[in-house]
Amino acid sequence: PITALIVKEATRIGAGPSCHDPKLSKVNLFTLLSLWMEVFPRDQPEDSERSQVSIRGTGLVVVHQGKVLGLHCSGVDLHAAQAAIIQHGAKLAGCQLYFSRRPCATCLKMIINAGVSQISFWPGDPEISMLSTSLSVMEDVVLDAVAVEKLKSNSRPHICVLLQPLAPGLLQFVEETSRESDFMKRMTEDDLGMNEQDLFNSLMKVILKICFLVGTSQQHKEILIQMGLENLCVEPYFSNLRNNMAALVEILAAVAAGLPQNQYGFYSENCATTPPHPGAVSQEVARHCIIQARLLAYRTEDPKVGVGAVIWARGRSAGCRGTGCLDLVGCGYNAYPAGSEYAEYPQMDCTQEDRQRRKYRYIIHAEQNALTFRTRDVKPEELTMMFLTKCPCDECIPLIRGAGITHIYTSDQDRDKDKGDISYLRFSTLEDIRKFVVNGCIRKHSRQTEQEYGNKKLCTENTKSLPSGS
Ligand SMILES: O=c1ccn([C@H]2C[C@H](O)[C@@H](COP(=O)(O)OP(=O)(O)OP(=O)(O)O)O2)c(=O)[nH]1
Repeated sequence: PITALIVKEATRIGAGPSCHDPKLSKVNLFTLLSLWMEVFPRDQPEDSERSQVSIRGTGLVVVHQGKVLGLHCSGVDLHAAQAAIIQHGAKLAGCQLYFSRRPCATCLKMIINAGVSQISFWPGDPEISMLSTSLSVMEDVVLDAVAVEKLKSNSRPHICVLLQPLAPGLLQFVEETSRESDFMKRMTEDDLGMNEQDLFNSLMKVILKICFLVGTSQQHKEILIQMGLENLCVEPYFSNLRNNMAALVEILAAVAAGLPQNQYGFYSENCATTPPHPGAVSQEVARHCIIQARLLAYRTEDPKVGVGAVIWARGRSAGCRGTGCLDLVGCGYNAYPAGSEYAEYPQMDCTQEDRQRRKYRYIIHAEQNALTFRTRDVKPEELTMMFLTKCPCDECIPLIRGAGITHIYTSDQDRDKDKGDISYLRFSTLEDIRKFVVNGCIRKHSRQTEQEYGNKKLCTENTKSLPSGS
């Protein structure tokens, strides 16, 4: 299953029965989402040539009252923070911003001015890179660093590094559940000679190479000192910081390794009443968004199954943003009603005897939270795509249709099952929403065209060839 975060496993590795840890803290979830946004698949390379200074692509998560309001990344011309300013304007007042790099002075002055309440950044190489060895850019790097320090010391928002140690057992739990993802299962089923663990480890290594971490301790300390964070260079803080950073990057690598790129993909299902329709996004973008949903699922309050949902809309203009035509509509995970105490509600599942104490009438589904706390409306003229870690249930299908979602990307997990308290029968008969389901190996069947594969069609459209707004 794509995200059966089976917390029975978690119980085995240490969490007590009334507590469903290990789970991701909100701070770490937002930080991980910001790192993942930094590597959002872009149509065009960033335009860093106009400036001598080496500007690094940056990811940004905008949070308002604990809910994600925006997911952004730098693109041609616009830095991530600028994209957020353009999109949210004065709605940024009171928001918390999570950056994958310390933002440059040009961005910082605008977001401070917008009245955000807090800015947290990943304490690696900043947006204006300090890892460059070129003397010609050093002057600009130093000028930017000085300006950032001045803005920081005079600013009202709290500018800080927010990282939390992982819950005990979380990394092991994430690795176990990621290794069991639909994508991994299909790969090992198709290729029996393949050693799942070796494959998973090698995929993780590829992702770990993305330079979220500063190579050596010495280099890292130099960067921290230049960023005015010399207090973090003192032991034991420095070692703790590096360990926390490395552990978070490993979580991200494990989640992403569960969905190997370009190997297994989403197939579009035939639909009797609607004409063939191209995929709304490329396989690469679909995979990226499902990984976002999987990260969200690790914050579930369900003692057994975590589900994550992310909704993106494809609007008219790309606007030089890293996300191209895509705008976040909302995201969520399954949890008990906002503001309630976890222990207030029943937590039993279908396999347990006492029906009175089952969770189903109390828990809010990932799709329900994503729609309730959406940051913008679903517009009829746009394609609106929901990325889900698990097949949507019959309680959610009318909500998804009613909201005007046009595409669902998901897995076959629990599909066509009726478990009594919860059923998954309506998804298969759903005809007015395009369905893309994890299935089959792209390499084996087709990589370039939308080609028939049984009753499934592979979504292979390349983002580069997408006409905007069609
Ligand atoms: O579209 C859906 C369907 C379910 N859920 C959540 C609600 C609930 O928290 C959990 C139920 O999962 P499942 O159907 O797997 O039931 P279970 O009884 O927990 O597990 P099992 O698979 O053993 O029956 O998933 C969603 O968020 N969205």
